[in-house]
Parts: sequence; C-alpha cells; structure tokens
Amino acid sequence: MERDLRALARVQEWYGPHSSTAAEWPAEALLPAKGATTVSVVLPARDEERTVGDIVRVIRRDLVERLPLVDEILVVDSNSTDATAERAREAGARVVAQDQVLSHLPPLTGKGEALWKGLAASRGDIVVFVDADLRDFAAHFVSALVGPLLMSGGTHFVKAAYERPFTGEDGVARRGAGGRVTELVARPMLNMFWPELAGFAQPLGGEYAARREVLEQVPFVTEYGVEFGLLVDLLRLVGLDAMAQVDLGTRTHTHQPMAALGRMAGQIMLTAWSRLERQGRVLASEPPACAMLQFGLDGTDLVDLAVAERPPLASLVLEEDVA
Ligand SMILES: O=c1ccn([C@@H]2O[C@H](COP(=O)(O)OP(=O)(O)O[C@H]3O[C@H](CO)[C@@H](O)[C@H](O)[C@H]3O)[C@@H](O)[C@H]2O)c(=O)[nH]1
Ligand SMILES: O=C(O)[C@H](O)COP(=O)(O)O
Repeated sequence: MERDLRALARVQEWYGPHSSTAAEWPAEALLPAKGATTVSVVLPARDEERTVGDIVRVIRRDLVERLPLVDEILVVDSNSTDATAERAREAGARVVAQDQVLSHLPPLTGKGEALWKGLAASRGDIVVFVDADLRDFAAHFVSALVGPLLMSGGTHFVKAAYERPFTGEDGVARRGAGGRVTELVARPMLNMFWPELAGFAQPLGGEYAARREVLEQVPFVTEYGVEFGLLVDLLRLVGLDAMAQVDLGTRTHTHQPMAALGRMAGQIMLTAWSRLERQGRVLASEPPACAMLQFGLDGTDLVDLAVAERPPLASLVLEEDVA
C-alpha cells in the first residue's frame, strides 16, 4: 500500500508541470522557437481512403502553407487495397509503400511496422505520428504536440489526451464510451506494472510526437502493441519528466469490431509480458500462448496474437554502416 501511495504521489507531482491543453500551444507562437528544427508528420494508413485525404489537406493548408511549422507529410501505405495512396498523394503528402522502405529486410505486418518504416523514411528532427482514420481532424492535433518539444529542451516525448466518444451504428455519439481496449486492458496493466505511466489518459492513442533521436533508440512492436511498448520503453530511456501530455479536446475515429479489439487486446498483453520479462520482473518457465480461440456469430476462429519487434532504428543504421 505504501508503495502504491508513493507511485500515486509521483504521478501527481508529474501531472501538473507536464500536462497542458492545446490552447496553450497556438501554432503561430511556436514558429520563433522552431528555428532550424525540422518537423515530419507520419500517418500510418491501411485502407483509409475515406479520411486520409482530409487530414493531409488540413495539415498542408494550416501548418505548411499558412504557417511553416511542418516540413514533411509522409503517409505510409500499409498494404492498402483501396485508394489510400492516391487520396493521400492528391492531398499533397509524400507516400511510401510500407514494404518498399528498407526493402532488403523481410517485410512484417501491422501498425507498428508502418510506424517504424515511417520513422525510417522520414527526415524531421521531430516526428509526429497521427492516425489516418481520424474524423473531424484539426491542425492543433499536430501543432499542440510539437509545442512542448519546441519550447522545452528537456521534453522528448509528448502524448495526446482527449475525450473519446463511441459512435454506434445508430450514429449517436456517446461521450466517454470510446477507447474500450484502453480502459479494459491498457490502463489497468499500466497501473499495475508501470504506475508512473498512470497519468497518461490515452496510452493507446495514435497521436504523439517525439524527438527522432529518442525514437531511433527504442524497438517498435509490429502490430497494435506498438504504443504500449513505446510508452514503457521510453519511460526507461528518458524518464517520466521528459514525457508530457497535451489535451487535444475530442477524438473521433473509425471503431473496429469486437473480435478485432480482442486481438488488439491480446497483442497488447503480449507486449506487456515481453517488457515485464525483459525488465526481469517475471520469471517464465515457458512463454505465453499466442493462439486465441474467438467465438463469433458465424462460428469459432483460432487467431494468432503473436507480435514481432523491429530493433531500434539507430542500431540498424550502425550495423549497415559497418557492413
Ligand atoms: O496494419 C495496419 C493497421 C493499422 N494501420 C493504421 O494505424 C492507424 C490506427 O489503426 P486502427 O486500426 O484505426 O486502430 P484503433 O482501433 O483506432 O486502435 C487504437 O489503439 C491501437 C493500439 O494501441 C493504436 O495503435 C491506435 O493508434 C489507436 O487508435 C490507422 O491509421 C490505420 O490505418 C496501419 O497502418 N497498418
Ligand atoms: O484505444 C482503444 O481502446 C481502441 O482503439 C478501441 O477504441 P474504441 O472503443 O473507441 O473503438
């Protein structure tokens, strides 16, 4: 109990100075601090033809043309079968095909792979990740995340917080009802094992920014464990006081069906397990099973939850320099 109270006190001590709202970071006020620092926005996108174009257009209009805050907009086409790449290109993004980046490596799959390839293919000193399925996107989703990095040299990683409504098939948005995996899996596990991270309201959210030099020093889990893995690994690398959170308001996105969220939850649990093992906090006589039986209306399905991992990009560059 005493340990729990100490952890809570640490989170409270962090929260005040490291949490802010988007209104505190107006884009025009950031420009003088930008100087020669370059900013890339990277959007991982698999079958997002309905939303990716609008997001790219807003970033281009507000943060490239009106105010020169963003230097590069990169969409990683994650093996889409729809017109994602065309829509992104028309809107003004540079588009790379996930498997064509570092194409000498055997391709892996999933969101984490798209992010890692996006990091490899982009050039900015600051990298902002934004999901490509957001609705009602506005430019402060990018500028407010960049704010603390430009204004404070000691900040290395900035994660978004927001209210997440759930919009059902009836089209009605229910406030606070979104983020089911966040609430049922990610936050309970963080509170149990990495309580210092308990102050991050949306640990799974896809919007965050960091300095390239730190992103290149951590591994990327390939599937949906990527955000959980990054938080835990960055905590180790840079410490809580180099991490910050900005409230962006409300986030609406495309909801996945329950079975897909079950797989996501499994991938996040396996990611947590790998970090507990790596940090010497569990001793396993055998690894967890990666197969999960799912029951749907049309019968059962045996799904594979296994996640792979890409090494820190910096280690790869070193290896390739030596080779
Ligand atoms: O193989 C993939 C899968 C997804 N995506 C893209 O990644 C983003 C987020 O994926 P999505 O399937 O919409 O995830 P959510 O259901 O919204 O999951 C939430 O929780 C995940 C687990 O932490 C996070 O990765 C997400 O960013 C977060 O929004 C979208 O732009 C996708 O197009 C890819 O690029 N490749
Ligand atoms: O972050 C999450 O928990 C998942 O993306 C699910 O979100 P949803 O419940 O809003 O679909």
